[in-house]
Amino acid sequence: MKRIPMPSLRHSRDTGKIVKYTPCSKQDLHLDDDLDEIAVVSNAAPENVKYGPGTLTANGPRVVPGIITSAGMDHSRLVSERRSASSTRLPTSSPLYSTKSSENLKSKSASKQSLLDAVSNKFHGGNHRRRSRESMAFINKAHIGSDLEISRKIREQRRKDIKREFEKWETSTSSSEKIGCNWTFVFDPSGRLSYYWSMVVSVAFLYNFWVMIYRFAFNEINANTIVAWLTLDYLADILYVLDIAFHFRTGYLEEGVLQTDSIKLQQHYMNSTMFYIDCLCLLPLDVLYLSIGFNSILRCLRLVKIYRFWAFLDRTERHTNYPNVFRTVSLTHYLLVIFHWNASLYHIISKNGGFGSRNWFNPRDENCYDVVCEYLHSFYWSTLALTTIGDLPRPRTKGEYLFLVVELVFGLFLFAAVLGHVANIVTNVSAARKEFQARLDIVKTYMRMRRVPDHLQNKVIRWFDYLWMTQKSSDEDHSVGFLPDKLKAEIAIHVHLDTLKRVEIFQNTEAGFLCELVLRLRPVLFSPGDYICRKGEVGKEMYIVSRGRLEVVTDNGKTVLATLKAGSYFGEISILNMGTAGNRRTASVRSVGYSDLFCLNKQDMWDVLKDYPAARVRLEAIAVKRLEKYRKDPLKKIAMGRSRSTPGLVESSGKVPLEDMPLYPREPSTSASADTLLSDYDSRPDEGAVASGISSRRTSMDDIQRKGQPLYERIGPGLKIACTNQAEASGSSRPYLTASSLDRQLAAAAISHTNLLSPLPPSPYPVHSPSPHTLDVSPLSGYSAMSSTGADHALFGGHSPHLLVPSPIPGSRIGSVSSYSGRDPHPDLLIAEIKRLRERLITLEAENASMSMKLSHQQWEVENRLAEIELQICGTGGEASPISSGSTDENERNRESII
Ligand SMILES: Nc1ncnc2c1ncn2[C@@H]1O[C@@H]2COP(=O)(O)O[C@H]2[C@H]1O
Repeated sequence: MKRIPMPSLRHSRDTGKIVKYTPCSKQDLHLDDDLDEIAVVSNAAPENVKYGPGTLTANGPRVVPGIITSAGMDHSRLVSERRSASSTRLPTSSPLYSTKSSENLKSKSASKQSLLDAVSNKFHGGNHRRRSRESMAFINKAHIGSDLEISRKIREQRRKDIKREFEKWETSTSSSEKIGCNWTFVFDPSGRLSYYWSMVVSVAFLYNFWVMIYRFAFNEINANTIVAWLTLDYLADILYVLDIAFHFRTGYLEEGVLQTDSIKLQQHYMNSTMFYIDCLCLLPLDVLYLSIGFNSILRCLRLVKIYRFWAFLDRTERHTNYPNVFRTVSLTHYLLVIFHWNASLYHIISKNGGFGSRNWFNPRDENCYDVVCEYLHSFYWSTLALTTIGDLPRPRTKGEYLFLVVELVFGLFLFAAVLGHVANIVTNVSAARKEFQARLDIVKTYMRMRRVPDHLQNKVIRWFDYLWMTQKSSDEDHSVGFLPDKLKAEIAIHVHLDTLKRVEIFQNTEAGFLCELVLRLRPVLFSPGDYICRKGEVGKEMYIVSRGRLEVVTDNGKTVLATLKAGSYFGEISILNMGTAGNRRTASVRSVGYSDLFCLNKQDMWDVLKDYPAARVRLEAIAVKRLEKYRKDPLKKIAMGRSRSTPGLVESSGKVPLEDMPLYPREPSTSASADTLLSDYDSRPDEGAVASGISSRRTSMDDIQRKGQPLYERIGPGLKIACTNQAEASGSSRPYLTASSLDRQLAAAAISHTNLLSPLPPSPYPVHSPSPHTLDVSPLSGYSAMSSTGADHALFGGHSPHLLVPSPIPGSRIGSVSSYSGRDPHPDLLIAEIKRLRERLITLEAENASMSMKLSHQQWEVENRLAEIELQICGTGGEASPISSGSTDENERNRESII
């Protein structure tokens, strides 16, 4: 026996119609091969169950009443068979095991094999036959040898299967669906079909709304018009009836889910007020035509259907792209209807003798006697009265006065309402313009008050002009601010995703990553000549060009290094801390004309990258490549120059003041000569290890290690703990020493330098390894510079080896060294100082090498870890990275590259 499938359910989004199909017959059921049998026991009480005659066949009764079989098959035999074989007694009160059926079954047990064969042939196909045969063989065995015990386990398993399939059957077929062939439609109340249908019903309502009163007042049904009017009337009534049918098949939301069960739909509609209103609308009062003759007012109940018309208007207003046009049309229509009804009322009164003086009510031209003329006259009078324009015939009787006063008061309110509506519509039409103008005025007033130069004021006004011309909102976030996040996300994806996809770095990245980014993009508009970023600034955003042209320029702003167009991006180097200058801009970028850019905040970028480590690796790789590309062009020299000329590249946060830094100086413990070491460094290409990416850095470190450079513990807070631990581990109790002033400052410089390499605490991510010439930093005012000597020059390969140290401490050697330059000091002193300095430098460089090795080791570990994580991500489908802890990310964000 096979599983009965769930009825297929299709929801047509376009039309709002849900089509539900229930198979026409049991034979139509798409049967599944998983199940051996389904025996569904009726819930009916035994006394209510009729045990009909059943159709006896050669193989026994075909139908055992009281048992519903999934496909009209009789499986009770199987159950009965099991029952007989089972030691468990089933309650005999159950209709399933009624004596009669049991006897029948028992008597026909010999024919079980053929019956099961038939069932099997009919319903089971292919590989399922095997199972059925096993099942039959099993039953046969059980039957042939009554002593043969059926394994309890198997029986239980089968019982469970039956129960499970029974439950599936129960859930998959509602009572209505079991009846048979059902092609049913369920209309989605928010779908388009529903809308169109409400439009049709509204037309029927409007027909009644306009025609009924007109007929009653001016031109009642007569022999000439009877066919036309009755046809139209009953056509409208048919539409009303169909509307009731439509409501029976209109879904509704139950706990937020569209309910499609037909019985529930019926119940829902019939329990609603709408049902009664719809029935009331169709109350056939027109049968009274037969007794009182044609009187259209008998159809007045049809007007109750106005609720459908209002619903239609509401929905149209919500959905239309021209709400103000719609509102105007709607208002005009209401006005005309009111005039129409008022005209009809006026005519009815005048027709029936008015309030005593016919002339006041009907002072029309004598030539105007046909119905149309009468109608127009009344409509004119009605318009005059309701718009309070006046010029009405003067009333003479009390009734006329009263009537006119009521008319005028009503007209006054109507007029006020109309004015209010019109004002609203006009306000809405110009709301955007007004808001824009208000903002501009505020800015203008501010600029005037603050005496902003004229050219800047002009620039601002031109910026507003552009904004208005391009129909852009200056505050797009605000426009959709009140929407729920999910909707905002969808809008953002729709608006920005295309732009994002065009950007090389975001191509082939995970969709989730893009979606996250898209939500954080902020549109910004720049005017001609605006600098979006300037070289040397701390990079806090990256930009994607949506429209416009920008130029990447050098410091002086004259040399154009590259031109960026729509789809280009820039500013990524510094926010990824990839540049030679760490988080500093490597170039300036200027807008040529007006440029629409999307701005992506550094913090946001890192927040997203935290969850997408694979994307991060990719992004960094691209950035490194791009950086290398830049470096091949003229920017290379400029960027390098800038990195030398920009001290203070390192953010000082987290760093220990130089004076407070404990020193742990050590002597070189290796025989390798410092000169060899330095000349080694010197021979390295200038920019090779500085900024050409991780690989070149790693090479430089490898070189150092290969050459057996002396390794020292790092002095400084970065690895202070590591040093301490090491000292403790080796049993060393050597305390931190306080260095002499020069030592301290030199060491501090080294610390400062090494801090660049790895912010605290050590990051689990790959960090940039140091390069010897990164000590090459220009002096600035307020800093002492140690002049280079010939020897130093040799050491630093021609570059001026300035060490960046703090302002001279009174009495310190640095101060004295500086002062030598102006006072021609004693050569011996100078030589001694130089010697000392060189020694110090050698020590520092050696320590630097040590640090490099440690960093290299860390980098290796981190890469390993990253690889593991990527593997995990592949395995788990992109679960959040476990390494993404807040502090680590912060460190990563603030990580500096080597200077
Ligand atoms: N030569 C170049 N060609 C194109 N773009 C560049 C060039 N140099 C720098 N940039 C971009 O200009 C940006 C300036 O800020 P960033 O250093 O953060 O990132 C830089 C790069 O994105």
